[in-house]
Amino acid sequence: MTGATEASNPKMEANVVVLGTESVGKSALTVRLLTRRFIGEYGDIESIYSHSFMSEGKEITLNIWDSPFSEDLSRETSLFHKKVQWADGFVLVYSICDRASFNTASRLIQNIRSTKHHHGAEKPPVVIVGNKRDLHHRRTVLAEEGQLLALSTDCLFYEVSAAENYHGVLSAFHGLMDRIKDTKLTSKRPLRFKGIVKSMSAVFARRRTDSL
Ligand SMILES: Nc1nc2c(ncn2[C@@H]2O[C@H](COP(=O)(O)OP(=O)(O)OP(=O)(O)O)[C@@H](O)[C@H]2O)c(=O)[nH]1
Repeated sequence: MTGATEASNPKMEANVVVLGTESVGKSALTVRLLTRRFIGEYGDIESIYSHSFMSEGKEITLNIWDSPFSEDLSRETSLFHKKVQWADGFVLVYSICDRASFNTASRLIQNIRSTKHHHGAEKPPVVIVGNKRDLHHRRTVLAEEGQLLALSTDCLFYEVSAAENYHGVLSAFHGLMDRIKDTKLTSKRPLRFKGIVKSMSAVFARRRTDSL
């Protein structure tokens, strides 16, 4: 995107995929961002949501794809592969009380990095989010381990509680958006949100809860 194009177009959209193993709080984080609320139970929802906010006089829209975890990370036909092609950035969630979810987050970063993108971006921005910070008495992953993983993989890192703190969640998503903005300014990737959401809905039979 050139400076002239950017000046004449005060709106910007980006696609974000939320990833992580079962029950780490992917839906809780997404719903917190969208509604500011924590509702406790979320079900297995596969959906793309949209969240708009103003940043430096620009309207930014995040299209957020939240889905249950799938082990199928390899084949080109897999849902994981489709997500990587669709995404401008990732929110990679683990639970600070679940060591296995942290190990999987680390593996997911390697998989994201090693999947070739159609649009040529070498390193899509990733924010690593250690969730359930309110359960610190059950912690099995130190904050320093999350920080170290982020440093070694050039990711952002936040520890948050979807249950107790809206602002931490907001910072994590907005921090990712800032990184995506930087990437898009140097990328030739066209923005094509509406068409993609339509086709994704058709392919994956999008479901939404009425309560959102
Ligand atoms: N204490 C606490 N519980 C949380 C937090 N975030 C989510 N939970 C709980 O963790 C459970 C799983 O949350 P979900 O948001 O459904 O997790 P998910 O990663 O979307 O799960 P799947 O869709 O099954 O992959 C629910 O019982 C939530 O209430 C948090 O920050 N603190």
